[in-house]
Amino acid sequence: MKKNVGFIGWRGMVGSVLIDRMLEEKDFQNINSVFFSTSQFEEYHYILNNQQKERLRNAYDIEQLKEMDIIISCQGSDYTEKMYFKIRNIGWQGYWIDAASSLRMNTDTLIVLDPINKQNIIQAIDKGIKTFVGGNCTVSLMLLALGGLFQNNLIDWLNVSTYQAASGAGSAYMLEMIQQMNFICQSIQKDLFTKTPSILDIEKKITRIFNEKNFPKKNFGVALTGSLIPWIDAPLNNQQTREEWKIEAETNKILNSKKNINIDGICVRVATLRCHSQSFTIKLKKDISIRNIEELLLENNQWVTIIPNEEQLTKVKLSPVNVSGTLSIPVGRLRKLNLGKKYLSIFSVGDQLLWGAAEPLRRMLLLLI
Ligand SMILES: NC(=O)C1=CN([C@@H]2O[C@H](COP(=O)(O)OP(=O)(O)OC[C@H]3O[C@@H](n4cnc5c(N)ncnc54)[C@H](OP(=O)(O)O)[C@@H]3O)[C@@H](O)[C@H]2O)C=CC1
Ligand SMILES: N[C@@H](CC(=O)OP(=O)(O)O)C(=O)O
Repeated sequence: MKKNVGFIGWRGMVGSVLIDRMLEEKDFQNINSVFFSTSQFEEYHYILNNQQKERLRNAYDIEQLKEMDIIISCQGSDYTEKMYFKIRNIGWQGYWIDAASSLRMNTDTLIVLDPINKQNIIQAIDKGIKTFVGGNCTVSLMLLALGGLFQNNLIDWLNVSTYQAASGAGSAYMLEMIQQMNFICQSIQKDLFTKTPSILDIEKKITRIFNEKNFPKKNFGVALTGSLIPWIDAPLNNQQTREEWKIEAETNKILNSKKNINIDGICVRVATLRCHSQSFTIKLKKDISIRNIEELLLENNQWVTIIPNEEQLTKVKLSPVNVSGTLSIPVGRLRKLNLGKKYLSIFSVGDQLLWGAAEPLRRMLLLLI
């Protein structure tokens, strides 16, 4: 019998990407889908096709939620914290699949990224685990890119610098980044198209614009367009941000590491749309050749592609513009550092809404239906 699957957060960015992927793969044929909303319940919306509207249920109504065999939430941590324990406390035994971070480190929760930890997922299902959460986007993208090194136990330690897209902060932030672009362009339009534009005058004008009262920065608080923000998520007592802390904590949980792999880094927001990029400095446990490393990365999963360390290919292929909207994980700028033969540098890009958020949830659902 088909399972009843309840979707919460389906009209947000992550949720819409999930629905699109499920439509693309015809996954809805294999489930009874039910759509919930925190704000538009009892309204009718076209979701799966333009012929039939779906009636939206109330995402805060436990009676309706408990009819589901599986609930997928892309609504965010506030919703999860409000509803997850409520529904578990009434004895609901269904599967809860979530994109938000709040349940990730719980002992009765598995972080899912099946190309990397399918074995653990299957074991967890067999053991009766009922809560499965997608990993942090940079963590999932890093594990796919470097899976071959992690799974062959080749990493002694790893340092990462991220270049995270505005989408990771949410739709309001992404919109604000584009509004900032628009504000700048409108303010300097005349200067750009004079016969002899003075670039330094334009630069001074833009720098002034960043501090204008009307410059759109309600969400970010500062300019992202034309700038960057080396801070993501909340501060922790140890000087890391929470986003930086997640990298080591979630990676080791996903890999179920017997011995903790040391990972640290700095997470930076940049003015890109929906792809996170990452620069890795890796101390290997032994000296292996670049060719060997490339083979291991490619063998690990079908989404990794190796971009040769050449100027033109790197510019075209190893970029957010090229990866946006795809499941591809290009890995490039692979070279040994001058620090020594065990020191490796790698750069990678991935779509933050696909592999970084929606796709691991979709694939988890497939394992349950
Ligand atoms: N694993 C990861 O790396 C990532 C996880 N996430 C998680 O997913 C959560 C959701 O993120 P995201 O999808 O970016 O959030 P969005 O802001 O795009 O959407 C969240 C909810 O806001 C409501 N909403 C209100 N107005 C609108 C509107 N105009 N358009 C669409 N939705 C609207 C919808 O709920 P309703 O229909 O009920 O009103 C929607 O489900 C995050 O809070 C985070 O926890 C996000 C990114 C990456
Ligand atoms: N924090 C990530 C996106 C995200 O939602 O992560 P998490 O699911 O770990 O809260 C970013 O800003 O790019």
